[in-house]
Amino acid sequence: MSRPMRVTVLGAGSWGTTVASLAARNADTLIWARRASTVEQINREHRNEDYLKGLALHRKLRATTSLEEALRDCDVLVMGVPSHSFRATLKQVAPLVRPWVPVISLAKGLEQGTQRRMTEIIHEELPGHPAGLLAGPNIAREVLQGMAAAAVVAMPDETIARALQPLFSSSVFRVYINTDVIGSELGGPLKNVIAISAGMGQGLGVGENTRAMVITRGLAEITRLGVALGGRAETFSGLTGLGDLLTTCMSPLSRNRQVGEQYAAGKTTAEIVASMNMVAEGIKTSSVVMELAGTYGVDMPIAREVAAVVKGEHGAVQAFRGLRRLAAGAEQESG
Ligand SMILES: NC(=O)C1=CN([C@@H]2O[C@H](COP(=O)(O)OP(=O)(O)OC[C@H]3O[C@@H](n4cnc5c(N)ncnc54)[C@H](OP(=O)(O)O)[C@@H]3O)[C@@H](O)[C@H]2O)C=CC1
Ligand SMILES: O=C(CO)COP(=O)(O)O
Repeated sequence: MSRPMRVTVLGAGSWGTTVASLAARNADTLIWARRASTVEQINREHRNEDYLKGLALHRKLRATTSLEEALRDCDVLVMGVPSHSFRATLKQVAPLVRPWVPVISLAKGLEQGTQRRMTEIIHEELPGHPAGLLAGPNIAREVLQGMAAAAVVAMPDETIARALQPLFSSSVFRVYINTDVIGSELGGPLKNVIAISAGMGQGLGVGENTRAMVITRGLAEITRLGVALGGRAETFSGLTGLGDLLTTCMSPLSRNRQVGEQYAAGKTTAEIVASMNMVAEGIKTSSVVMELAGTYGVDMPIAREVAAVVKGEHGAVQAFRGLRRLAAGAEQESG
């Protein structure tokens, strides 16, 4: 007798839990969390109060602290842990998951030290598994509340992408597909860095014209680096590029934007990280982005200012002064 499709989500933070709740509408879905209290709350109360306060999860979603149980009958694996614990989690997964299972990353970061994208890490740690991602302008709270949104499943193989599309879709969550994995995967980490700059601007009260400049010139930087790394230019004007950049720079719910506001208030990176119970990937990603920009000879003035603020080399005010000093060339060129 055939059993229903099993989706396993690893990592029960804001986004892992939200995606698991979406998938639970369409498939048998199990989420793995490392804390027993989280698992108990999801199973008994259908909530995850630490990350999604006051919101109800799909009643069919089940949770476990056992990685063995989570992976036993897994048909599709969704990685909801942040980029800094992505490889370590996959190493634990490797002996437990069946060989052909597709792996979908939710993480919007780049690995420190190696500068790898998450799907590259999947290929290294789980060779032979189809690897892709789900990304787009998707603030978790809004998606879980049923506010309409759209995302992209990016896989190199269009047939697999089409097979995965309905697992996450609902009448208010529209899932597109894209075979440009590199371009789709770079939009998220890169927009997180630009969103820190937008947050600094917000905190400093620089005005809407300046914010529009940061977003538009930020997209130019993202596209330049993304294309240099092998992404398709048109992908960066889609949901995973411009779409995600807009939502993250504009929403007060964005953690990366909030980080920028904290810098504007004079806080240091250590103080900001210590005060947060959630991840803001842009903090760590900023230095990785500058390494890549150096290697590929790509000019990224906004990201450079963010990286300098993160490292404590100067403050938010100086970062915006730095941006004002830039010479403006032709719009399609650097700067
Ligand atoms: N939140 C959002 O709106 C969106 C987030 N993303 C991306 O999704 C990824 C996850 O973010 P998000 O869910 O928001 O993060 P949160 O900060 O909300 O939660 C992080 C989760 O990861 C778990 N975790 C961290 N390290 C480990 C580890 N070593 N082993 C097991 N579990 C671990 C945490 O567990 P514990 O609770 O035990 O600490 C927690 O459940 C990020 O890359 C983010 O950029 C993408 C789209 C939207
Ligand atoms: O990626 C996100 C929205 O698409 C979430 O952004 P933050 O991590 O800044 O909250």
